[in-house]
Amino acid sequence: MAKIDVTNLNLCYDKVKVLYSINMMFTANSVTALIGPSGCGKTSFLRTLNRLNDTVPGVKVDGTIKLDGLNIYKDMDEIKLRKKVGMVFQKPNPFPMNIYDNVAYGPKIHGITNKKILNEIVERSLKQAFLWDEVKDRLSKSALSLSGGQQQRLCIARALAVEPEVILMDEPTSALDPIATSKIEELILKLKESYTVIIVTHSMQQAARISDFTGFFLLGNLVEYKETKKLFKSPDDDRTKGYINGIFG
Ligand SMILES: Nc1ncnc2c1ncn2[C@@H]1O[C@H](COP(=O)(O)OP(=O)(O)OP(=O)(O)O)[C@@H](O)[C@H]1O
Repeated sequence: MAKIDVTNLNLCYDKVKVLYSINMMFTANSVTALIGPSGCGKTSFLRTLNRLNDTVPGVKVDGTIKLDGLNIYKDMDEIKLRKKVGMVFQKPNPFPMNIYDNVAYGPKIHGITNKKILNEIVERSLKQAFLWDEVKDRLSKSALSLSGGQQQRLCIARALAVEPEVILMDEPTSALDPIATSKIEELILKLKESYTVIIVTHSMQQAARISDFTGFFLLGNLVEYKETKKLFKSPDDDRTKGYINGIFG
């Protein structure tokens, strides 16, 4: 069964339509890249998967999104959904608090107060995000003292701390240098062993390096969606061909 199944998804902001009848299925333990030129709707689409768009005034979403067979708009509340579907944003956005508290924040919100359990969660999440060795001796220091790449891995650790099943990433490396980028890419490849990862990226090289499936969006339409190797090697649609060959976008 699909981990996430999207059927006939349309999205409007104040009557301006930005997504047109998107049908897309995401398999568990895979990385899917969403690519396409600026403004084609990738982020809007990603944000519907954990209902982040609900907070935008004037937004209208119709169609069906199912997570493990349950309709995310009808069968679960946002809190339960966002525990299962975590998000990492383009710009690292650690909370202005220490490293430990950044990671413990989510579990505390979900009612965990036992210090020993919180310690275990913080250590496990930082290890999963390959950050533990770099920060274990300064957990009480401000998260804002970390480098950009470390901050982004901290944000990933924060997302992992509530044990999600799906991780959405919106251009998670666009603010990072090549070394920090390659660390995050390695991490994403490791994460797919346990999670379903969906990543918006402007880098076709990145999509080719880390994803199993790629969807190409254009003007709010999903033009082509298939295995990454096939999409880059033998795209069916001329618009995909044009985009990956740099003719537009
Ligand atoms: N909150 C909003 N209110 C109104 N319009 C919006 C809002 N967010 C996005 N849009 C519009 O929706 C369209 C799709 O934007 P979106 O950010 O989803 O595209 P994108 O493919 O992720 O772009 P980029 O690659 O530049 O981040 C754009 O025309 C954008 O201006």
